Amino acid sequence: MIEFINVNKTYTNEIKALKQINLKIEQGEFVAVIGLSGAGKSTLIRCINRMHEITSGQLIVGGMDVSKLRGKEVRRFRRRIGMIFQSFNLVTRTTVLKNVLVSFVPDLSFIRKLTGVYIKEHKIKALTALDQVGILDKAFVRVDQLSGGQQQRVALARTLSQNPEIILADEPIASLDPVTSKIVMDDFKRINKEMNISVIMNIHHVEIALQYADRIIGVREGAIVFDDQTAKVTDDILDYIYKGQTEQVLAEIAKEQAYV
Ligand SMILES: Nc1ncnc2c1ncn2[C@@H]1O[C@H](COP(=O)(O)OP(=O)(O)OP(=O)(O)O)[C@@H](O)[C@H]1O
Repeated sequence: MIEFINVNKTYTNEIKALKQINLKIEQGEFVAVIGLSGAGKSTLIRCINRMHEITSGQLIVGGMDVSKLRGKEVRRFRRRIGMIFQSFNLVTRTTVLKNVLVSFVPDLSFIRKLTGVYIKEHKIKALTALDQVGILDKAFVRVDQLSGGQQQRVALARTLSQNPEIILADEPIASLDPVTSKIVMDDFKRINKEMNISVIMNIHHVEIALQYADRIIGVREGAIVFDDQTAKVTDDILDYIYKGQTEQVLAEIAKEQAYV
């Protein structure tokens, strides 16, 4: 379980990105975090694996107080939590398999790290993960020869090879076309349901969030303004979560015009 207790996050520039967040996410939930740009969605997600440090409050993941972890404990903890980014974060000039195997580097002996020779068990785990996302046949293909959707599946396989309990996904389909987005979202859903891995996703496509997630968390100006089952989301609720969007767009247009 993930639990936020009165969590606040203020960046060094004084921006209060999270304000008094209280939240519980049970193992196996599929949660979409929605809201305007700058609302605090990424910050919320990235605090869970300590990519960002919280300023106050408590964040408990799997019974552990995340802020109290030190050094090796943080690294061990992070390996239980997969992270998927919009930009895939792959080494494109090498093969799919090597990109997945990279996740085992911390487990290798010094010599194996130097020589890049992985043990059989790691290779089996990597190939199994590629099979789980349907791209086993691409194992020896260079990543730069794959489509965006296939590359995101490689990133997903790399995460899966670590047997994570939780996958945090920060805008995973933002750079994909609608058809490919659907394939990747279907992967997330399948992994979530079949492997009981919690998925917490920051997503701009509201209609896709409503289609795939079991639960929607609406964030506005650093606060949670909606948190319930997806079926409870109405147009009025969406208006409320995205309140101020028109003003924001107008302000951006005015700012751009000022430069012209
Ligand atoms: N590293 C940082 N340093 C300072 N301020 C930051 C940093 N990261 C985010 N912020 C600010 O914190 C607030 C929340 O940002 P965050 O990226 O969490 O929003 P978001 O809802 O994910 O936005 P988007 O959808 O555009 O990615 C914004 O005002 C942003 O400018």
